[in-house]
Amino acid sequence: MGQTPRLFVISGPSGAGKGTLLARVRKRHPNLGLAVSATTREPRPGEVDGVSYHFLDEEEFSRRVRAGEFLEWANVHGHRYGTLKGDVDALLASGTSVILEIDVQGALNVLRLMPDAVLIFIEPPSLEELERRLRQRGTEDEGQLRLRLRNARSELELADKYDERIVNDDVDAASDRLLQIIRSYEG
Ligand SMILES: Nc1nc2c(ncn2[C@@H]2O[C@H](COP(=O)(O)OP(=O)(O)O)[C@@H](O)[C@H]2O)c(=O)[nH]1
Ligand SMILES: Nc1ncnc2c1ncn2[C@@H]1O[C@H](COP(=O)(O)OP(=O)(O)O)[C@@H](O)[C@H]1O
Repeated sequence: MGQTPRLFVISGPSGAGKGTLLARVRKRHPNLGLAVSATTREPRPGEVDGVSYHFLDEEEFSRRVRAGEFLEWANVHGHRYGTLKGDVDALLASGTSVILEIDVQGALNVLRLMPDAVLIFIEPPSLEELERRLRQRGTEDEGQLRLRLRNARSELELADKYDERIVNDDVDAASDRLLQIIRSYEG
């Protein structure tokens, strides 16, 4: 309806609130296509294969890498994650904007391949609050939690490479801002 479909890439440290903000924004903008990534990590309770992620074993992930099925893939927090080219192409061809929720390495790779992509970084208000949120989510064991907090520092250093940054302090304000940014690029 007069809008230009765009490719949006959302990144941010584990626990910053990417999933929370995307779920809220998609309710208010149902035309946004979310590409489902593939991963070798184990599903969390409640995650559905093919909806949250395509959960693949190492062998199947490697087979798809060799078959050239990934637009990009990266090692993140000790597991492999990748964007399936076919999914992104199909969504873009259907004329809707597409969102990829991927890590900083993936985002910069996508930008090289698709220079019109809009990169949006979600920041936590502080590292202390990030830890509190990750602990409260309760989906990671202590080792994974420590690894994710360690990686958060280097991820935050790349935030200035993004077109837009949102501090997810108040969840309503942050989701309003994310929707506003998306609408502004769609024109
Ligand atoms: N490069 C890349 N990163 C991904 C992809 N899918 C997810 N990620 C990233 O992998 C990281 C871990 O994701 P996940 O295990 O779901 O944990 P969460 O960030 O705590 O929700 C996050 O930074 C995701 O954005 C992908 O297809 N490619
Ligand atoms: N603005 C916020 N204030 C307080 N808690 C939040 C906020 N945004 C998200 N959370 C909570 O923090 C945890 C991590 O959020 P999540 O969306 O899973 O992060 P990510 O997808 O970036 O790893 C979840 O338990 C979520 O409910």
